[in-house]
Amino acid sequence: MNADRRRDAAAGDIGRVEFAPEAAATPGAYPTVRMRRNRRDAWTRRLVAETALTTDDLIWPVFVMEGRDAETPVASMPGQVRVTVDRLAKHVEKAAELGIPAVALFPVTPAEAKDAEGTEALNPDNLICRAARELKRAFPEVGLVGDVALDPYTSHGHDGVIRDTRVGAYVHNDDSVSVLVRQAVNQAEAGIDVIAPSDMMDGRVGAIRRALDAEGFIDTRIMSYAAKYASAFYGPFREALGSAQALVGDKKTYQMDPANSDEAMREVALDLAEGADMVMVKPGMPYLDIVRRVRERFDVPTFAYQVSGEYAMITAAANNGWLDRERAMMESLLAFKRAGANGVLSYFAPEAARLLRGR
Ligand SMILES: NCC(=O)CCC(=O)O
Ligand SMILES: [Mg+2]
Repeated sequence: MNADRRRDAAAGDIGRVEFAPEAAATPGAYPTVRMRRNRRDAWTRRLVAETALTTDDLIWPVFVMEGRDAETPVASMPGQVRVTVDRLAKHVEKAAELGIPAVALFPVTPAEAKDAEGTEALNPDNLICRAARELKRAFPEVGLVGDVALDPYTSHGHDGVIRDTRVGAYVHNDDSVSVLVRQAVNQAEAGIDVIAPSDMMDGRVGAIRRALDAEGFIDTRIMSYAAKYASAFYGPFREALGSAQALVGDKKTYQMDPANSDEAMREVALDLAEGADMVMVKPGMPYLDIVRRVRERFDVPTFAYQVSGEYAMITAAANNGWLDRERAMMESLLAFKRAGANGVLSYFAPEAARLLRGR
């Protein structure tokens, strides 16, 4: 083969070249290798896709509030609402019909029911317990995730109880764990299937596991918020729950520093050793590197929480006409799967499930 023909072959003029041993002998290089070949048609793109998002990957967080036959919009999360317990079944019906495996319940506790100790968390008739009983009755096949932390119930908005110590007022680890354990058992008794401690106290997973087992709840799962960061992206959630006004100070003495990644590996290792069945990274999109590391290191069911601020960002941009809502939503959810997550808690869950069903 002369130089001209080689040049033509390199330019892709295959009509004039029967065999180009030089090109074939250049492994892994252009023009033999053309990455665009597999992208050329929808059917090959489908064949070579490495990950997929399905409805089975979704958990939908839902806000419940006191009252009767009412629903109020969450201003900073357009499209999300708080619903009264009597409307909850209707609210969750579409998610159940779409086959979303589980919902996560969050209570809007009235200010008058809050106190410094988060006592309402232990009330067997609190919002979460009533919501759990109602949903178990209406949709026994839908998994119920119960958040365990005191922030929806405390007047100061912290996830645990505050004690005066020699270094000043502080969210006290072990006293908080004692309350969280009782909160977890209270939820399990009401029918919550998955206890999800989101408080970031040390040792709470083991303490909760022992308490659940002692009460006979041996199959109640624990999905620990193992690597939960002190993040600005929770802002809209606190508005939804009314805990934003309540919060005194910040949560940096128990939630993780966004600068840290190795520390997340230790947090996950500890929660697994204490008996967590599933672990979670939170927030989601800014922390996909953590999801990937957890997945690769531990090979355990790993979840991510696409938090309220992430929902708000995409929704606000879409409402301004700056982003295509559906495409940004689906791409963001798929990214969790690509990063290694088994599933995602997302306010987009029913919307995404509806789109997936249409495919
Ligand atoms: N423990 C649950 C949350 O804090 C949710 C945060 C969010 O969606 O911003
Ligand atoms: Mg921990």
